[in-house]
Amino acid sequence: MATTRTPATRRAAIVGGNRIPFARSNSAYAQASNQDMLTATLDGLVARFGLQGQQLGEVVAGAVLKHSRDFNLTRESVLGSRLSATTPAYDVQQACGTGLEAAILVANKIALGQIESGIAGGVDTTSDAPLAVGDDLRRVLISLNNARTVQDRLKALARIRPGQLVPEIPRNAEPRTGLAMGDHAAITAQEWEIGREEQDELAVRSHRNMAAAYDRGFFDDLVTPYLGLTRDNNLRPDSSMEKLATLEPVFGKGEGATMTAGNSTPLTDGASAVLLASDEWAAERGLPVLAHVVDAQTAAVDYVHGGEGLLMAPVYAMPVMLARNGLTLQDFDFYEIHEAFASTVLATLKAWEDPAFCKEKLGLDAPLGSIDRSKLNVNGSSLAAGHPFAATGGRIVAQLAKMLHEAGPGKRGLISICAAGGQGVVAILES
Ligand SMILES: CC(=O)SCCNC(=O)CCNC(=O)[C@H](O)C(C)(C)COP(=O)(O)OP(=O)(O)OC[C@H]1O[C@@H](n2cnc3c(N)ncnc32)[C@H](O)[C@@H]1OP(=O)(O)O
Repeated sequence: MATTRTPATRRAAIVGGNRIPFARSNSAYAQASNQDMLTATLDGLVARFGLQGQQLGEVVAGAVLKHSRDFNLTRESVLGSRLSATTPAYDVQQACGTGLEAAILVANKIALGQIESGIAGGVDTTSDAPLAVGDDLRRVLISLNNARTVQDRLKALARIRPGQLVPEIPRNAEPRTGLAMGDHAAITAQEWEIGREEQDELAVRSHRNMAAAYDRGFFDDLVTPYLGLTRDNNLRPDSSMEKLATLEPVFGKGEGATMTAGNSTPLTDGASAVLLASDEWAAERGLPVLAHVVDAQTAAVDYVHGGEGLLMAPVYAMPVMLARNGLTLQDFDFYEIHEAFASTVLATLKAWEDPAFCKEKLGLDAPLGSIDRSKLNVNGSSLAAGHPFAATGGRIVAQLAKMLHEAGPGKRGLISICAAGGQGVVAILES
């Protein structure tokens, strides 16, 4: 009898990334669909790495907000792109962790030898958000569609009530609590006593770092112009503490409310994609290897019953991944912590520094400790770029891989992304 294969593992290589400039909701991409943006982003990657007509192992991407017509948005985007139509493709969705989760999935398949190459990505638009009708009207419309006789049609139409005609607009809120993610983050900010000034400082730094990175050409091979944009239109190089101090709180309640439009991510449209491969596949095509995917970990918290803050799951994922790799939180050259809200980044860092929290909640003998803040989000993050939910992971993976490559061999970077639903994804990349 033939023996089955026990796969050896290898590290997946990150060849490079591409994204379109991110656009604030209802601005430059108001008329673009998720499929338009993801297809353009894939084609940018095709152009950058000479993938015209090529069949890749898989393309894995997703969107948090999807129209029902986009039941396999990724496959449709591949069919619309210049990749070979024989490239398998499918959607994944892990809220704001989608792009990173897609990269982990592709990387793991490469690591196991199941595929040699693949693209991971994500896209989202809040400008073209799917509107739904309520359950009652939907049932009427389905029976109307199925009606065979004029009588049946009239019967179905007679069941329609004016109140049913109001569409259901997707809310940026947690279904189980009804609270906006910003309001959840505000509760955590108050629990961890995160001040307004430190949040604003983080926001100003993000804008300045990203603007400087654009100016020195860092994004030239990461961002492809699209629909008239060459840079993220949320980016404010002139961001200042003085201006941010004038903004009124938009999340949280009362005197302690500190979260404003300036230290929160805006609703954003955009797409990103990352090309991953085995070292051999890249070498055969003369393509670069910027970094490798080392490991990843997810976690979830019970924010529904008050067990933990909605966006604090990465705090729990981190020690598990560090322990598995024999690393400490300080063993990294770069930290990419998704800036959903400035307060979330600061609460995350504070939790890792807190001896009581690390002992009681994470079961650690000693706290994970502080990081060198000069290594945090050095080329800007979501507060500056904006945050098209599912596209943020791909932005971060491509950005970090390039930073590691520029820094030279043997450098290590950490990614931490909080996600709706009380989930989080963390990952390690190495050059
Ligand atoms: C896991 C996760 O990632 S969770 C995160 C998921 N994402 C979210 O929840 C999105 C959260 N964001 C939002 O809901 C919205 O963007 C809000 C509520 C924060 C703000 O919405 P809006 O009020 O429409 O913001 P808007 O863009 O108009 O900004 C308000 C003001 O702040 C100003 N502003 C915003 N950012 C800055 C800045 N960096 N510097 C200076 N001014 C700024 C704007 O210019 C505007 O001023 P104006 O009224 O004088 O024009």
